[in-house]
Amino acid sequence: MYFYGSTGVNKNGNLEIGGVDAVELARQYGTPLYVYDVALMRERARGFKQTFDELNVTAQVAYASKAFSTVAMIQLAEEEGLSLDVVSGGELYTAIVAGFPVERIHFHGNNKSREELEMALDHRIGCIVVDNFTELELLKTLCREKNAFVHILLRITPGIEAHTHDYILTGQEDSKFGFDLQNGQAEKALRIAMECDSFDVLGLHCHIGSQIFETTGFLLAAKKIVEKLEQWKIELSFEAKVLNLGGGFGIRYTKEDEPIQPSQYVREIITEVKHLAEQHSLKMPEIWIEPGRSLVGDAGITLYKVGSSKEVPGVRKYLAVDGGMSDNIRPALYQAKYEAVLANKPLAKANQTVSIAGKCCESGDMLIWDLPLPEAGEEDILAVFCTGAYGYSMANNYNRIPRPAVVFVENGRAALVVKRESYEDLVRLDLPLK
Ligand SMILES: Cc1ncc(COP(=O)(O)O)c(C=O)c1O
Ligand SMILES: N[C@@H](CCCC[NH3+])C(=O)O
Repeated sequence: MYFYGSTGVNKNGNLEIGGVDAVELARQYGTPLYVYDVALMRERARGFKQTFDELNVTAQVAYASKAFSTVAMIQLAEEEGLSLDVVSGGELYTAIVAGFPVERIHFHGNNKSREELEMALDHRIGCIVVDNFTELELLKTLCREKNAFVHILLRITPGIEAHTHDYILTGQEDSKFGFDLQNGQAEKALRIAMECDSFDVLGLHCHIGSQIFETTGFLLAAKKIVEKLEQWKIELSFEAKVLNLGGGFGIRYTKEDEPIQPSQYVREIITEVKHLAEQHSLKMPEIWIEPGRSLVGDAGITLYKVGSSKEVPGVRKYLAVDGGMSDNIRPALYQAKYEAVLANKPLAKANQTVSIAGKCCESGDMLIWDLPLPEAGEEDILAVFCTGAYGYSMANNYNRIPRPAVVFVENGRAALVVKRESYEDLVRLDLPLK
């Protein structure tokens, strides 16, 4: 079994996360429960930042809060000196409530509403990543109305096919995101933006996709962008101060995954951009990145209680847990794979293969197919690894299942950072028929 960060086995033979017994956590806070290893999130954040420092490059590492946005998480990102990528009014609101420094917030989204843009302008956030012509015009109008000035990046699609699941690809030409770099849209957007007194066009943004295991796509995107920047320097006297190459750095969910180290992504990208900038006689821009998954993914573990089981003779054994696609939709949505152990006997020899079913009324609500596990039954605690990114943030109330609580653990201490939803919470916004 492969353990991450400060996860291991304690003297009671139980799974331990951040120095806290996972079985005790399940008992105290109930299940399902998202548990985060805070030390590991700090280590990941420092890893990215340190690599930029070592390479002597001015940078911003913006945590893509869509991966996991809660007040405590945003405050942790602030403690670690990260910047913040938000993608909706709700994520921006969470950041504001968390007291995150507004000048380090970057606002994304392919359909920002008037209200969301107004909120961003009113809070004077650091940067708006403009995605399309509609937004460009709307932002111009709002800046004029409010006599506001804003730093912007233009999101471009470089026409890169990264090797990942189709649903999490974003840099290809046929994408709902960004201005196309090849067909003249990006240049047209830049011309419009440069003419507007309310904007400081800092540079360009591109994000080629998510859960990417190699640097080829990033390097190719950087090359296409820098070539364009050279042309724009000559033709438009535009010099980018910032190049944001997005997030998407892959992590290890199962033994089949072999991502490179976060530092290696950064090193290779920087080396290439430095080389390209020199080659094309451009000043080295500030490099911004936006990791989400690689900051929080492997720091999260979900604890479930095992419930019913069903044997289909000669076919398979199903073991059901007290959560499922309502707290982790990734297996249903992307056929995502996970590893798991029994938290109350993590080292026991696996003597059977079981498939872990969720409790939702949906055949596709399967968390893990064909998992080797020791004898397991009611009341055992199943710990599913690597659920820190896009687990809680994509959780839902399908079948009116309340969303689980979230606990942060560090140095032997546990802190509840999101309460478990109650049945009262579920009907809180409902109004009676009359
Ligand atoms: C624009 C943008 N930035 C950053 C991210 C974060 O991606 P990841 O969590 O894979 O690092 C995403 C999600 O794919 C994104 O769309
Ligand atoms: N939510 C996705 C990634 C999409 C990221 C946002 N562009 C996942 O769970 O892998």
